[in-house]
Amino acid sequence: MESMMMSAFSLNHTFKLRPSSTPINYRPSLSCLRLKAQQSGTTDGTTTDVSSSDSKVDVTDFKVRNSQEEISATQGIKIRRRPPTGPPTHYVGPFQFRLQNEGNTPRNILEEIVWNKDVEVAQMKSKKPLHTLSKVIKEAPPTKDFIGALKASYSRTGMPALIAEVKKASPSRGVIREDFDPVEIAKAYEKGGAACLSVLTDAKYFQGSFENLEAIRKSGVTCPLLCKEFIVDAWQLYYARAKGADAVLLIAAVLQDLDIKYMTKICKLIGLTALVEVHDENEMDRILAIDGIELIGINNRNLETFEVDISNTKKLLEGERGDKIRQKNIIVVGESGLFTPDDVSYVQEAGVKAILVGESIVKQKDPTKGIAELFGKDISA
Ligand SMILES: O=P(O)(O)OC[C@@H](O)[C@@H](O)c1c[nH]c2ccccc12
Repeated sequence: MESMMMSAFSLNHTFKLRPSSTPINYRPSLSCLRLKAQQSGTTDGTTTDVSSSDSKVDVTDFKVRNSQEEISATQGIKIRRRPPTGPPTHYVGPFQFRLQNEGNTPRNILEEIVWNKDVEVAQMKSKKPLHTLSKVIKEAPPTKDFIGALKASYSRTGMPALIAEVKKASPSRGVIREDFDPVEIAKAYEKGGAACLSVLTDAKYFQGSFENLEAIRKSGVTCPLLCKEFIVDAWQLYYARAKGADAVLLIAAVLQDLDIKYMTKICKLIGLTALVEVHDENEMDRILAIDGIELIGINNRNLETFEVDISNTKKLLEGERGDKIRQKNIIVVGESGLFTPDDVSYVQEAGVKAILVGESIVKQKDPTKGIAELFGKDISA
C-alpha cells in the first residue's frame, strides 16, 4: 500500500532545515506528517537551501492550483490536471515539511496520462520553444481541409465519413497490431476509402509517435491527418502543426471551457481543425455553449473506466442537444467501439456524419479490406 502511494506521481516530501529568521506560522500535528520525510541540504545536514522566496512561490502555486480546481468543479470536470501538492510547507521547530497528500495517486488512467503528459510537455517545450515552432509553421505548407474531406466523403458515399486510426496499442487493449508499419497502414486506409486519418502520437500509453505522424505526412498520403494526442498545453498545438497535423483532438474531460475557447482560437489562427471530444451530457452541454465549435466527437469509450457502449452516441444526440447541433451545423463524429456494418448504421441513424475507428480495422491483415468489412461494402470508389 505504501509503495502504491509512493508511485511515480507522488511528490517527495521535503524535510529541510528552516532558516532561523523564518517565522513559524503553521504547526501541523505530527500525525499529519505522513510517510517518510527526506532530509535535504548538504550531507552534514547543517546547511539549508530554504529561502523565503521559495516559500512564496510554493504558496502562490498552491493558491493557483486550488482556484483551478474550483473552476473545474463548477464545470463538472473530475480530472485533476496535476497531482495535488497539498498545503505548501509546514514548520515543526527548525524543520520544514511538505505534507504527503492523499490525492497524489492518479484516480484513473486518464488522470495518469494527463499528469504524465504535463511533465513530458514541459521537457519538450524546453527543447523546442514556441518561437522556434512559429518559424517552422510559417514555412510549412498549408493544412488540408479536414471538415471538407469529411463532408465530401459523406456526400459521395451516403455513409458516415471514415476517420481511420493508425493505432498500435492502447491501455485498454494492449498491443492491437504486432507488425505495425504506420505508413503502410495509412496507405491501406486511404486506398480503402478513408476520408481522413487519425495518428496516435502518445508514446507511453499508445506506442505512437510524432515520427509516425511526420512519416505519414511525407509519404504521399493525401488524406487530412488528425494528431491524436492528449493536449494539455497550447504549445502542443504548434508542435502538432509543425509535425504535419491538419487537426487536433481537444478532450472536454481534461480541458476547462476557457482552455477550449482559447485553444480553438489558436487552432483557427494556425490552420488546424479542432475535434472536440465529449463523453457525457455535461461535456456535450459545455461544448454546445461555446461559439465557433465545428466538429464534436462523441467517445463511446469512457476514458476513466474503458467501458465501451455505442448507445452513448445516440443518447447524446437525442432531443434538444440534437436540435442545437443541427442549428449550429456541427458535424458529429461517432468514436470508438465500432466493429460491424450494423454498428455503423446505428450511429448514422443517431445522427453522426463521420466515424472514428481504430481497433476493428487496424487489426485486419489488410486494413483496406477491413474498411470494406466495417461498412459491408467497398466505399473506395
Ligand atoms: O479503437 P477504437 O475502439 O475503434 O477507437 C478509436 C478511437 O475512437 C479511440 O482510439 C479514441 C477516442 N478518443 C481517444 C482519446 C485518446 C486516445 C484514443 C482515443
